Amino acid sequence: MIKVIISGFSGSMGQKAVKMVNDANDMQLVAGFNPIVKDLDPESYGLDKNVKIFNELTKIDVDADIWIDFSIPTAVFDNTKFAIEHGIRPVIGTSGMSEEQTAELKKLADAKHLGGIIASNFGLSAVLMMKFAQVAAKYFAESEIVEKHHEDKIDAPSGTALNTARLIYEARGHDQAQHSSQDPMNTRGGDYHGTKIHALRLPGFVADEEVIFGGVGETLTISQSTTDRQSFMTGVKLAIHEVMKQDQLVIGLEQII
Ligand SMILES: NC(=O)C1=CN([C@@H]2O[C@H](COP(=O)(O)OP(=O)(O)OC[C@H]3O[C@@H](n4cnc5c(N)ncnc54)[C@H](OP(=O)(O)O)[C@@H]3O)[C@@H](O)[C@H]2O)C=CC1
Ligand SMILES: O=C(O)C1=N[C@H](C(=O)O)C[C@H](O)C1
Repeated sequence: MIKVIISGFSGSMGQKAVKMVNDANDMQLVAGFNPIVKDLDPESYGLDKNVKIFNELTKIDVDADIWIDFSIPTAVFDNTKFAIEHGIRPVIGTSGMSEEQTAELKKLADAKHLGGIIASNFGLSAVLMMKFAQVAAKYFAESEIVEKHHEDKIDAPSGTALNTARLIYEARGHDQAQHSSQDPMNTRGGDYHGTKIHALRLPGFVADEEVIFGGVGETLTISQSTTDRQSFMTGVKLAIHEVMKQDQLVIGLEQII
């Protein structure tokens, strides 16, 4: 049995993860972590009576193999560091970590030969979109990203948009050329090594992204649309099985599928 802790178990993604683990015949949910809500009714969150709930990292005393994290951008670094330091393999979906934080966690896990993953997106359509964008980046010198999310998303740009921009930059091996513009209202978006990122937050969306490549007389648009958060669970399950075999921290589901 793979023993699992879920950080952020009461949130939208945390609840999907609770169900996925409960339904898996080779996994056991041993604990949930949430420092905000105290005295919650475990049953109403799909937790079996044997599942322990912790409100403080330092109080966590259960034996576990996997730390699933769908919490908040300001907490994910400390949560992941805790998991690695305690030999619990991290499967991290929470967005908002800086490249420096990710690199520090990778160094820590790799030094302990501990498997784990930080994935900006566990959805197949998004992972394939990123792979296709990497290929297109070799042929098109210029691109921009438009990401669209629900109105409750805390961070911008999305982890997926940032990871897409990083993969494009790596594929090209240099910054994208800039065009000068007069833009007193800052309408040209954020910038990652020359790739502009535009973030929309509106009711009606779950998570969508378009990567638009422009060349002389033609454009190429690679787009994906997430309509149900359940779509992320196939990737989470696959990642759990994969990191049990790994001895390092993998950055991106696109590295293992
Ligand atoms: N990689 C991927 O494929 C995906 C990643 N995500 C990312 O996952 C994260 C969570 O998304 P979502 O479920 O929609 O958000 P929610 O706001 O629904 O859930 C976040 C949960 O984290 C809890 N929480 C708050 N502080 C902490 C903490 N310090 N440690 C642990 N838990 C905490 C919140 O508790 P409370 O409600 O009590 O405040 C809440 O239950 C986001 O960063 C999002 O971008 C989302 C979808 C897919
Ligand atoms: O907050 C979300 O909803 C999502 N967050 C992730 C991100 O920041 O890319 C993954 C997906 O886009 C959904």
